[in-house]
Amino acid sequence: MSGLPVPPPLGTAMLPAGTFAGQVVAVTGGGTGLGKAIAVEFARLGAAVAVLSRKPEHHAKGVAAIEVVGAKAGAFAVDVRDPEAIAVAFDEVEAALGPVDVLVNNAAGNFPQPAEDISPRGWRAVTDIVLDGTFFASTEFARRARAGGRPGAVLNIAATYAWTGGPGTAHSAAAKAGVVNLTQSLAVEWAPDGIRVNGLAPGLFPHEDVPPQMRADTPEGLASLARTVPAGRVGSPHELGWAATFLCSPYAAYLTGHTLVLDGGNWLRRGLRMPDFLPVREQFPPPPDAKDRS
Ligand SMILES: CCCCC/C=C/C(=O)SCCNC(=O)CCNC(=O)[C@H](O)C(C)(C)COP(=O)(O)OP(=O)(O)OC[C@H]1O[C@@H](n2cnc3c(N)ncnc32)[C@H](O)[C@@H]1OP(=O)(O)O
Ligand SMILES: NC(=O)C1=CN([C@@H]2O[C@H](COP(=O)(O)OP(=O)(O)OC[C@H]3O[C@@H](n4cnc5c(N)ncnc54)[C@H](OP(=O)(O)O)[C@@H]3O)[C@@H](O)[C@H]2O)C=CC1
Repeated sequence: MSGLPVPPPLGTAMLPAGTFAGQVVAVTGGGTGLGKAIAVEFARLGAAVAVLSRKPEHHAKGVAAIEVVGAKAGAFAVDVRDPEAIAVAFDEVEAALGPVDVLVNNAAGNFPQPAEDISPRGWRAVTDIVLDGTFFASTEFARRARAGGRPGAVLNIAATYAWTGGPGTAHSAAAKAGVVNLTQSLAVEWAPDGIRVNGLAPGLFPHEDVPPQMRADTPEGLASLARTVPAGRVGSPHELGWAATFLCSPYAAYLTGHTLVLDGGNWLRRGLRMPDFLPVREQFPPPPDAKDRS
């Protein structure tokens, strides 16, 4: 055995068919990568799914992937940094699909860079999308659910470096740490209203949609990433779909305020003896086309 077993293939059901039948699930950033995989798993289980993000080309990708599994889909233009635009998008989702039962805060921005090189606008872009965007969308969701007397579930996508920090991720890690903390505060505040709030922290899930510095484009690159994980492999996006749907399902009715780590043991591998330390500028050299910000 050279690691943990591989998961069942994409399309294998974990929860009973129809677990989310009649429900509307909104996924921010649901048109690409992991958000798309999560959106598809909800769709497979009977939900109508709304993709909320900025770019029309991502809307089209998300809607196509959801419709392929036979579910109702819609895409709605929104920048999660803008609370008024979020309110408008929720109005549009309600008109097209119905009130939102489950919100997945998955949208994120990120680019690996040494902390002192991150410009103020770069810092704000990442932290505004990740932390402020999660707060704005969650509170809009909760106000509407409470006004309608509806229960609901919020799922916040974090990252394992929320707890550890890490080189090249000062902005993203700080924002994700805020998201984990916010998950706990909102879970306590909203439990009396029947709204559960949980988190899901992925480890390494490379895919074609992340920017070049964050993915592995060759079999060798992928194998080298896999060797860094105790499980001996990187994650498959559909595994996140299973975890996400479980956390938002009635089978997790007593589970709130928790952030589940899905990373093949990667964040726990640290010991007193480690491979040679690599300074941040060697881990993340600027790409050849990098803008000179000096
Ligand atoms: C397998 C490994 C996985 C690793 C873990 C992954 C975790 C993730 O979170 S993956 C998610 C990654 N996905 C994305 O980032 C997609 C969306 N990204 C974006 O939209 C942009 O990258 C954004 C975050 C910068 C936001 O875009 P926008 O608001 O349109 O911002 P601007 O383009 O106007 O830029 C604002 C500011 O940020 C600077 N900047 C942008 N990109 C970079 C970069 N690659 N490196 C350095 N700085 C960057 C940009 O220059 C602007 O600053 P100023 O120049 O000072 O104006
Ligand atoms: N891939 C990985 O290994 C890891 C990913 N994660 C987390 O998983 C989640 C998904 O990431 P992943 O799929 O990999 O990355 P992607 O880059 O594929 O997805 C990011 C999504 O966020 C959307 N988005 C970005 N900015 C905004 C904005 N201002 N308003 C609305 N939507 C926005 C984008 O859509 P659009 O451009 O259309 O707006 C895009 O669909 C993120 O929260 C990420 O931090 C965490 C750890 C590891």
